[in-house]
Amino acid sequence: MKNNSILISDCSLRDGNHAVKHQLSIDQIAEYCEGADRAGLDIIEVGHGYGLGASSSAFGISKVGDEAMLKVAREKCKQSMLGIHFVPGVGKHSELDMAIDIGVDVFRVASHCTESNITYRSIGYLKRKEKIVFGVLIMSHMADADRLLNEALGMQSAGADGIILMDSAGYSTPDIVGEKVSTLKNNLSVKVGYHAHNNLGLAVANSVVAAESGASIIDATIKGFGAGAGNAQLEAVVAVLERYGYSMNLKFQDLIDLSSYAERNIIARIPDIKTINIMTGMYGLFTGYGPYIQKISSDFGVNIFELCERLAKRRLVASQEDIIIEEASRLAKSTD
Ligand SMILES: C[C@H](O)CC(=O)C(=O)O
Repeated sequence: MKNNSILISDCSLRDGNHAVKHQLSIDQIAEYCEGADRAGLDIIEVGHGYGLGASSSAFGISKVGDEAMLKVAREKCKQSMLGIHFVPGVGKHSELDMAIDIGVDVFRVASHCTESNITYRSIGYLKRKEKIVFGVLIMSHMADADRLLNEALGMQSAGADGIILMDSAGYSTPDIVGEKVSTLKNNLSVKVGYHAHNNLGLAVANSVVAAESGASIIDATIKGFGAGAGNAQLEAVVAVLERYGYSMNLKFQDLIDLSSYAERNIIARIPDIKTINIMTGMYGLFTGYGPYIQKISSDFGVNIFELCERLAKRRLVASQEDIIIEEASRLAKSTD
């Protein structure tokens, strides 16, 4: 047994909310949290797919409001820590206060991977409230290892207890993961974590490489339930990490029961890798863009590959849907 232990952060009730257009019900959240707590999952992340305060016409209205979701999750998470995703500007500090009052344990404060300075104020605020805070770098394939390290150092100085790299487009290959995670691990004094997406079928492998490169927080979701092609499948990640000799606090039988519960009651469609997911993965486009790119390419009657290629050249980040319309319209005109 290796003496390093891994913290499993279960994002099923947050990233999975993308997969059901933020329509998880209060009963689904309550029952899932009960099972996840029983299985010994370290952190259970709950909320709208885009995080605290995101329910809106821009990001999608969630079935259940933040406060109700967090209250029921808090009641059911007896041992597990309760986590949230927070992007400053999407959510407000008044919403952080609400989450603090409800008793959220882990605050994951996120920004695009080159814009981490927008997180410093929230990280500092939460540390003064004595919360566990992870800085999260979204779309981490869009910056090289040195740039990610600089961004992570800034978050660490602001007070973050850990830094999570998100492979939001499912673009990264194991060599890239290894280089980026080990650069952070070797130069930071806080924990490093990894959040994989499965666009190219590499999410479990990438998570294991992240652990082998020094990550001690691994994000995963039950049955891979998450945006686009989904995330690293939690049950599989745990099985492989155990085989590699990592210690985790999990009860595997309860985890399998949780997986069956989720398949029967929560996951309308088990994630698979569709062509659009491969395209967003290949071109490094935010995985949540998939359905929108499909719709716009069909509305404008343009080739979806050409559209993805153009979008990749524009290096668009999350929440830049307008550029998809702009490029589709240009492409339509150029092929008239
Ligand atoms: C807001 C995004 O869904 C965060 C995430 O899970 C990712 O970028 O990946």
